[in-house]
Amino acid sequence: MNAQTELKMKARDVKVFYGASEAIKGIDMDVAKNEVLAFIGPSGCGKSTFLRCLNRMNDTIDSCRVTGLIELDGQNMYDPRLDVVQLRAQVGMVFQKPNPFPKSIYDNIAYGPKLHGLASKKSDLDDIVESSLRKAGLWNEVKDRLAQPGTGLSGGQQQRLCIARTIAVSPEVILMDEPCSALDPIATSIIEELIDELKTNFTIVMVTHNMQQAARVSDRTAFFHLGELVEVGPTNEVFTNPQNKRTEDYITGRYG
Ligand SMILES: Nc1ncnc2c1ncn2[C@@H]1O[C@H](COP(=O)(O)OP(=O)(O)OP(=O)(O)O)[C@@H](O)[C@H]1O
Repeated sequence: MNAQTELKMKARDVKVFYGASEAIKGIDMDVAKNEVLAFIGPSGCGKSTFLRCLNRMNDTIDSCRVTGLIELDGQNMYDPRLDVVQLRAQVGMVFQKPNPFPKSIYDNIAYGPKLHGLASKKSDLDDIVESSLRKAGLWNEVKDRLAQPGTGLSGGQQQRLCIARTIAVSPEVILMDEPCSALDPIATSIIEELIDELKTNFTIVMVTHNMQQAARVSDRTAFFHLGELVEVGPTNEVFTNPQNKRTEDYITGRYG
């Protein structure tokens, strides 16, 4: 991060344990406002575990314990007084496999704003549904069938519906855990273009197995290995001039 960028999230000495096993070994990381930050690294290195720390999703795993500091806009995200539901609206998450609710397209989007009391009138809710679907690049494809089930859409459309659902509660940060891994190349490129547009309004942190994808969509890339953050920097530098031998070995395909 350079001096001009505004800090959105800050992690210091974050460790994650599953029972006695230490999956994340003391990570420090800054996330800048309106950047796309990609996490790469071999399977099992802790990318998803660390991503889940950023909206306290690990709270839902019984054996999991998180220590260290994580702040969002200077506020400790692990403050026990914090409303976790509210927090997960501020830091939304899109998963690997599209997981629309078994509801209509409209209700998939309207559910969150209703829960959080973001719309008092039906017309306000209609506006949120339309603007969220527009931001997710799905409006034109679904505007005439909002009452139909979300599960009836194609995989790529379902993933954009899930992104629209996340956007609908006005998050500041969107976490994406391999958002394209279940999609074909065309749907993937649509989501990649969308990520590029979304960073105007949101900060995006994504896990990807696909190094080309990290290179295409992210501003900065973080390379994880064995629970450590080995290196983080501007994506073009990490890929063309990695500072660490382990990063170089990974991106040149020597392991992973
Ligand atoms: N719910 C869990 N219970 C116990 N151990 C877990 C759990 N989830 C992850 N782990 C362990 O934590 C370590 C990090 O896993 P994690 O899924 O975060 O890695 P990853 O880099 O995202 O992997 P992948 O790329 O394969 O998704 C691994 O050793 C994994 O086995």
